[in-house]
Amino acid sequence: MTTVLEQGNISIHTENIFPIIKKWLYSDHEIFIRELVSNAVDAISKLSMLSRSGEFSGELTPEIQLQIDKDAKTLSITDNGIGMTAEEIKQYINQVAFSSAEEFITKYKDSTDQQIIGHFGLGFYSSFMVADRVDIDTLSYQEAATPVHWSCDGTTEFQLSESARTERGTTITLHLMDDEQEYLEPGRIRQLIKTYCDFMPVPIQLDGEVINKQEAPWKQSPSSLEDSDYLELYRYLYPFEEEPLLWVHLNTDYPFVVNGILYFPKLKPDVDVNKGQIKLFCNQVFVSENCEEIIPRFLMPLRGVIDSTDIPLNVSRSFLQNDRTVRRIADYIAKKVGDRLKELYRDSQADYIRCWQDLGTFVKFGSLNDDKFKQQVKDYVIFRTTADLGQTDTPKVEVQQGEDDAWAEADSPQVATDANGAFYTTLKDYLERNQGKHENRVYYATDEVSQATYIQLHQSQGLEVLFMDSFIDTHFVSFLESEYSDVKFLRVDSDLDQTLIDADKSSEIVDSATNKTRSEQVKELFEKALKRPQVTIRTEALKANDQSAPPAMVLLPEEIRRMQEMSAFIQHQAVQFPPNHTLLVNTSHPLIQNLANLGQGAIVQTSGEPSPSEQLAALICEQVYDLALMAQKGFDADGMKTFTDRSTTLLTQLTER
Ligand SMILES: Nc1ncnc2c1ncn2[C@@H]1O[C@H](COP(=O)(O)OP(=O)(O)OP(=O)(O)O)[C@@H](O)[C@H]1O
Repeated sequence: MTTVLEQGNISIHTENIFPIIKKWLYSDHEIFIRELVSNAVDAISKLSMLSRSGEFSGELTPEIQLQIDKDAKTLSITDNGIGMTAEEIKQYINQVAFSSAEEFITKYKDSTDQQIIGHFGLGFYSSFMVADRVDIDTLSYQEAATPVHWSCDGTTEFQLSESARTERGTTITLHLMDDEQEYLEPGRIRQLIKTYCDFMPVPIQLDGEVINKQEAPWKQSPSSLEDSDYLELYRYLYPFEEEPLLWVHLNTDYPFVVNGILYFPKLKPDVDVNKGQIKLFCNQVFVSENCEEIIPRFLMPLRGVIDSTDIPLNVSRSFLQNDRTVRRIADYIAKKVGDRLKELYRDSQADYIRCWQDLGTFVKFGSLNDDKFKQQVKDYVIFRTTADLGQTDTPKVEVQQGEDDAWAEADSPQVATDANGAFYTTLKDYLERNQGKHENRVYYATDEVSQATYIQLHQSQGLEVLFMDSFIDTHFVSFLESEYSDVKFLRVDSDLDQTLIDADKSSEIVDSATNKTRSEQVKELFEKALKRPQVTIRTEALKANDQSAPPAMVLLPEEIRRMQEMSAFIQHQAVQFPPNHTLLVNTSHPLIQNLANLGQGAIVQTSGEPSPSEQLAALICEQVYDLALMAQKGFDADGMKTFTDRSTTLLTQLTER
């Protein structure tokens, strides 16, 4: 017969907090397992601390057992930790557990914010979310301790009696409610342990099998880990994802405790920068699937784990965002990420370039959003360039050594390239390198294919073009302009540099019959043929050492194009090709010269109806314009049809001669 040691009332103010818990935490019942297993781990840790300090000399093989009894409808959690005496039960369970639960509920019962991080703080009492009766059987580690049994049905009444338990430790038995029978399914329990308790440092057994991973690499020192350990964790956490590009190991004890490993994933074009993917842990206990309030927004696409006991968890998310420690932790994380990028840039330019496609987006997004981060990484923003930096007369890549600001030449004179052999440069180096040629002007391209003609033209005259072709670059160019206020950023198709124009050819022959220069004749010819007042015709003799200059090019003035891009962005529309643009006709090109001759003949001869050569010249003008548009992707469906129809007409006419 069991001897009832004590029967009594738990002195809490709310008569029955149970219904409130049920109602309020309805969707999160499952967290009881995290709370109870955490208590079990704590009990084991306390015992090993006593063992280390010599206060306990018994055997110590940490272990937690989960047991499901489908007939009795119970789930029990057994640990071989410190155990409790009757006095401790009264103190810790009757007072601490209940009063902290009461405090928690009082604080949040009227709260409309359902987003309390992880519902931490409910502790032992959370078992009443799923059980209508909870039993504790426990035997303290203390010598000659009496085993105790405690039972409570979620009201304020409890019963304390002697227990038959012979082994040190504690068993919590939950008599599951009828609508909580899912916790009798081993599969469900395994899933919950994997979610919440996978990295807890004690083996958790179910049906004779250890079901948690235990090792939390982020708690280990970085020097004890190999690349393969980091990759293994990544694959474990994100099994269906591509390998990460690189990682950052966070580990600090002061002024706050933060451990973690953050991975830079390969960015997918559809990446949602508003959705966090970093898992939040508190002392190896899983808390939340994301840390959106803790990490800076620009680092949201990173993955991995942050584990900190200094992040308040029983608070609302909005409170968390404004918490001073949390803000300092966020700054620390951003700084560590910046340091890692700097380190990679310094130690392995080739790897840095290899990852740049993806890293660049983080860096640029971060620079746009966070001033401190911008300062930290500004010297590591690189751009693919058309320049051949491998040539011996170009300056070698300089690499910053250590923390001081001394610059030294890289050990290896080999300049790193990407897999296609392209070189990369910082803006600072670009400006320095081109000082003599085009001071404070940066030529850039946003699309290598459609701007190929323009890029080639620049290249042929030794002008260096940078590629700013990632989706974030539209914003980044404006940002760079505000940062480098005396530098002009010009897309290759916005205008032409004077070096591309053959100044010698500007003094042209004047036609004695019309008293017009060749350029004026060409301009007139095009204006008449195109009949598009929005298109400005400009004639220039382009330099073409290698015939790379086309007969005509469409130029989109930088400001007009940017305004258009901006309004399309604001209205969430695709960028339309601006109707106001310039057609630059290259009077050096043989085609234009032939056309001028053809047109000139027509102007002299015609009166009234256009002559056949006048008609032909007009058709060719339109064709030249369309070809220039085509190079710029400026065609819509109608334009394409007109172009093919005209091509046919033109070919027919030419073959008739
Ligand atoms: N398995 C156990 N073995 C020994 N002591 C336990 C066990 N479970 C609970 N206790 C004691 O009961 C106390 C109250 O537990 P409870 O889970 O409510 O709060 P907590 O663990 O102190 O904090 P938290 O609210 O963060 O969980 C614990 O501090 C501990 O002293």
